[in-house]
Amino acid sequence: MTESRSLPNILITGTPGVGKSTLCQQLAEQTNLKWLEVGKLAKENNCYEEFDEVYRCPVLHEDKILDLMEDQMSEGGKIVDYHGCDFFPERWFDIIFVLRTNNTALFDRLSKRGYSGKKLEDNIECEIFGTIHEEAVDSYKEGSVFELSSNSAEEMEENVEQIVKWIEQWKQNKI
Ligand SMILES: Nc1ncnc2c1ncn2[C@@H]1O[C@H](COP(=O)(O)OP(=O)(O)O)[C@@H](O)[C@H]1O
Repeated sequence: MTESRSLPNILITGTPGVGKSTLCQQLAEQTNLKWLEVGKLAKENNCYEEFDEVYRCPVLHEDKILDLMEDQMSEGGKIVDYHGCDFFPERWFDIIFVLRTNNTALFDRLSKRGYSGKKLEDNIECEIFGTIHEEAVDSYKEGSVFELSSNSAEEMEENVEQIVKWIEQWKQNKI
């Protein structure tokens, strides 16, 4: 499948608040890859199956969203942004980045977003335990999952730079 893509597909994942959207927006501006926000796509196309009363949010209909994304992913050149990763097909991605943030910074960011109580605590715990990183390592090829520290604006800048370089390298290797 990779053979048929002229541009790579990248997955940016991590706990809510680690900086996925901020990073993806900058990558989309600096490269010719397209940012696919899974949460936004799901909302626009009503890809939900139920409402989670504890987290006060709808639950993603995974099969529906996968069907919706399949053609775009086959084209290549997509940056996918989602706070989970075990339900995407492994073949979709050339590389997976898991953003990580320390709990003090994450607590501030999520509180500002209006998270509180169990929702806030569970997300902080998810980050402390490295749950999404573990999910990524369990779901994708060895050597294709990388953690990036996302605690400060400087680190954000470094991460953008590093991924832009990786994309350039991928294109070079393709020629
Ligand atoms: N590396 C970072 N350093 C400082 N602030 C950040 C960083 N990454 C994200 N933020 C801030 O944290 C908040 C959440 O970022 P966002 O990109 O929406 O995270 P996510 O998409 O992972 O939920 C935003 O206000 C953003 O400006």
